[in-house]
Amino acid sequence: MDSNDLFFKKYYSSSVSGLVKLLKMEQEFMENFSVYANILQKKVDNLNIFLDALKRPNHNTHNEREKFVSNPLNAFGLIRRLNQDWPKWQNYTQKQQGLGQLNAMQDIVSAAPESFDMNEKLKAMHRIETTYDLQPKDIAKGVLQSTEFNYKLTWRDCLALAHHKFKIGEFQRSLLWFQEALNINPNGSLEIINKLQEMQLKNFATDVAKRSIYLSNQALTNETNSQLQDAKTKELEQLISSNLKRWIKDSSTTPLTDHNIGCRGLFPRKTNLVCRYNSSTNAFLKLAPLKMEEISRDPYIVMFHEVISDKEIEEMKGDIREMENGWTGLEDPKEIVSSVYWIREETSFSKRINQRISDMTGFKLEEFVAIQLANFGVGGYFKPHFDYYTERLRGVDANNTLGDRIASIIFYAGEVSQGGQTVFPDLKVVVEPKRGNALFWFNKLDDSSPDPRSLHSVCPVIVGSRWSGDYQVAALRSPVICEALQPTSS
Ligand SMILES: O=C(O)CCC(=O)C(=O)O
Ligand SMILES: [Fe+2]
Repeated sequence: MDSNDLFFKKYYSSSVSGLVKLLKMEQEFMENFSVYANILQKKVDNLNIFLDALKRPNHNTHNEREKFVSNPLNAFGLIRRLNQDWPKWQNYTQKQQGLGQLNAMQDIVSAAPESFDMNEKLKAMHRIETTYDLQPKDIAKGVLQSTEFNYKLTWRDCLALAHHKFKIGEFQRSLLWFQEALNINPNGSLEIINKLQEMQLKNFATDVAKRSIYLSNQALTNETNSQLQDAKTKELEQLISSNLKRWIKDSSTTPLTDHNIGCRGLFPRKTNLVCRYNSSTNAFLKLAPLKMEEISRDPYIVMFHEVISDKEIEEMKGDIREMENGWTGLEDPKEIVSSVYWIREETSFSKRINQRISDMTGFKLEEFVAIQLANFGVGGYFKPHFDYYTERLRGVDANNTLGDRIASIIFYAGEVSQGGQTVFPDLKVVVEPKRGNALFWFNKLDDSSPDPRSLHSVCPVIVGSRWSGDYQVAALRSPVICEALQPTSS
């Protein structure tokens, strides 16, 4: 993929707002489709009326025919029908109908998601499945973690997922998805088997065997290789099942990184933290004290509860015009995981939020700093990264627009019921992205050197539309902030 494409092309899969556009498109398509089907149905109805009108007793022999046309009424009727009715019906059959709908449908299809979007969504589904260790059989019937939804996957959905797993070498999961497709539609097995054949059973078996051999630290000998090449279908099936059994036993398919452990909610609980109302920073807070929750003392991470109202969130979103692609990872291939919009000019909203941050942290903002609004797609996430301006970042962000952030503030502005937590893998800390709250943390130590413990990531969103206002706290350079925010004994 050309990197220009990645930056400028509009994709639907990366944000819930993009997906909403697709849902509207699908509805519009269906409306045209159904009008078109009705038009065609009407035509078929009319053709049947004509056919009914033509119905008359059969005249099988020459004598019967001769007798029939010897009657003046029949003779007249025959000539009139052939001369007047036939051309009319002929004309009718050839008349193109529903052209308006066909053209509209063509326009909609030309704006439909391309294979990039399709592939990103497959990756997103895979990310959700592996990060949270969900089972294909549960996903297929609408059980995500312990929540059961009314939505189910179709067997074609399962087949697409099975094919994707196969392509990325996740053979065990591929097989489980094939099984799901068959469970849902045992009658469609022919198409499913065709798919397997299209992927070539032999290749599938070879890859499974190679993978098992690789995992058991044995080299793939020429002998094994030639056995595989010569195997018959039955032997291949046996090979697949015996290797899969061994493979499932020998290996855990998902690497258990600290990010994944955090996303699964498996970090040990922290108990020594307090919540308090900060009403000391300034006069404003004496009137409207803030509920602060200390997430970590060292390094200091704090959650401000209920600092942005629903009305302000709507106001913030109201400023949005065209969104850009948001991506994660600095190394190629970069992944588009969200749609973003930068509030760069000062608006009445941004002024108010600046003031709020100043009230929360006790700081005067020296200058206005851009806010990045992000809307994640389902499965959208952020790889573990630092927010400070590293050497690595310099390469992709020469103008330092990503900021040399002494601290970061994330305003949570979406409804996320599952997934989408902010994780600090090294600190074993995980934070729920609760709408209205803001998370604050330092990226640098007091001597302004980078604090590697500020490494953070975002778990794949399972259910919800994750909106965040990501504040570039470059202006908070003054070290006084550390005093203002350091924990005090309570
Ligand atoms: O949205 C979040 O929780 C974190 C986002 C983030 O890490 C970033 O934008 O740098
Ligand atoms: Fe970040």
